[in-house]
Amino acid sequence: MDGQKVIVIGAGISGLATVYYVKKKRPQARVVLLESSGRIGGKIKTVRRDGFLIECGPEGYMARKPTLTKLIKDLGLGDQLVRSNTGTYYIYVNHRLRRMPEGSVMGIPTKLLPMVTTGLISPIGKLRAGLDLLIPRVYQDRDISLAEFFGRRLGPELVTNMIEPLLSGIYNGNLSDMSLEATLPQFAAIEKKHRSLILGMKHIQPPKQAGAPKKAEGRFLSLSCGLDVLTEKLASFADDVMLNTPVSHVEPGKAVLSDGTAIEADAVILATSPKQLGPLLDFPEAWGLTNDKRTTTATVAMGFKKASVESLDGTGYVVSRKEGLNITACSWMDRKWPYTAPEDCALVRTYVGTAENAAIVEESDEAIEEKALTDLRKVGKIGTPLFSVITRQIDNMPQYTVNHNQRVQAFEQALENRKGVYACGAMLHGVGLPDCVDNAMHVAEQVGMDLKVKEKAVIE
Ligand SMILES: Cc1cc2nc3c(=O)[nH]c(=O)nc-3n(C[C@H](O)[C@H](O)[C@H](O)COP(=O)(O)OP(=O)(O)OC[C@H]3O[C@@H](n4cnc5c(N)ncnc54)[C@H](O)[C@@H]3O)c2cc1C
Ligand SMILES: CC1=C(CCC(=O)O)c2cc3nc(cc4[nH]c(cc5[nH]c(cc1n2)c(C)c5CCC(=O)O)c(CCC(=O)O)c4C)C(CCC(=O)O)=C3C
Repeated sequence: MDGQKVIVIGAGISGLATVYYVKKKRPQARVVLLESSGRIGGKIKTVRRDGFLIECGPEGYMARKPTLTKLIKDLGLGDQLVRSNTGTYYIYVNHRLRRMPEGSVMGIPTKLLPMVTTGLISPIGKLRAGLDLLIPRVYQDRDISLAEFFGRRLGPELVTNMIEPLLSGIYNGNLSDMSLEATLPQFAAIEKKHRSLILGMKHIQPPKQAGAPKKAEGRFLSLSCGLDVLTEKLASFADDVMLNTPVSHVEPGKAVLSDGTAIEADAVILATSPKQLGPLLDFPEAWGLTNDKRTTTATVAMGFKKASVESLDGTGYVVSRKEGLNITACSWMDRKWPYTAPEDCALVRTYVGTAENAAIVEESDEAIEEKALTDLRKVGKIGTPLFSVITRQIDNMPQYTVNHNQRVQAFEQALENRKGVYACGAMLHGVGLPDCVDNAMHVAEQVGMDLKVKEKAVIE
């Protein structure tokens, strides 16, 4: 009998996917999942209430990244997969909502014509963006911030009005801190090849699928049964799930719990939140990742009677920082995902908390709701909510600052010297759910191979 044992620390999508893939590779191994909180899912959290289905963390994932879709199908949940309703969204800038120009990828315009006609930036801003055709390469194989890269290529107005509002939301930080190489390497590559972004842009336009419908299609996929069905299903592959079990230290061959108990294992996989790597592993390269910046944010989901909410064609809007609002963005969830609200109701999800404005997240639910509503009403008509569900991520959102990839590489090299200890998670190779699953699969494969070698060594 195979007595091998694997410990996975952290029951977010990264840890859960690792459990699944390790079990798939080594069905005989005993996999134990340790989670500090009282629930499975990490940032994925689904609340069902009064006929609403409320995603409190991620609401879905990018359809063009295939691994998670394959995982969902393998788990038998393929019939629950749904595509978001429409691709358009808006930017709130200069006190009004304007449609994001068609053909933008990650908030960055990739088509010239919609850019020339957009009201989002002034004629001078457009001329400045056109200088991109002339100026030499900015990226010189040395990581720089997104603000420097896009600012120098396309000018400050385009950055403030178009690029920053979406990217600072997706990657939880300031463009002046954020790493070009870790967040948008494809744009560095375009510049390297074509020098001008505008000239190179046609190469990054989303590929047109043959026979694809003309109608705007959403870029996201989700599960109509709620994302927690995925996390619960993944957790069921563990031989043992221990909730309310914080790990305080990891060494080759064991995990030490906060009460001092040591659990021995052939492999220990860390899939925790970003701030835990340093304390758990306690070597300089792990602290290097832990000491990087993190943000504090919250989602505020509110149910309404449909008649009391005005929403345009599209999925929601992001807010330019210069508007000085507390909310950073807003999603019309029932527009995007019709199953999330009863027929006569609307589900609106707004976001608060930035690198500069973390304090709001620490306020009471009532205060956050009031401030959020005040801002929402500056943008559009909105009535009195039936309820609100506020979910905080305190100091828990990883930021990829300049030289992130170098820190990750140093960390992973150092980890190789700690036999039987592995790490994966959103703080390493991408924050999107499919990125987390890719990383988990990769680590599980390594674990599977190492366990096989170890088993052979024992037999011989
Ligand atoms: C509001 C919001 C919206 C988002 N939107 C999207 C989106 O639309 N699309 C997308 O792809 N991604 C989105 N994301 C990002 C995505 O949700 C996360 O990057 C991803 O869920 C992170 O998963 P993880 O498993 O790496 O970490 P986490 O989910 O943070 O899980 C880590 C787990 O480790 C546990 N843990 C920590 N310390 C210990 C310890 N010492 N011992 C034991 N357990 C420990 C934690 O309790 C937690 O359960 C969004 C995130 C948020 C918050
Ligand atoms: C944390 C977070 C917030 C909260 C914001 C905050 O706290 O301020 C948020 C809000 C929003 N995100 C929005 C739109 C988009 N988000 C995208 C993609 C992604 N978001 C992510 C995270 C977040 N998103 C992630 C991890 C990805 C995948 C990246 C990848 O896997 O690489 C993409 C695809 C990009 C492309 O390819 O063009 C779009 C178009 C809109 C607009 C209206 C709407 O649709 O609701 C809003 C309010």
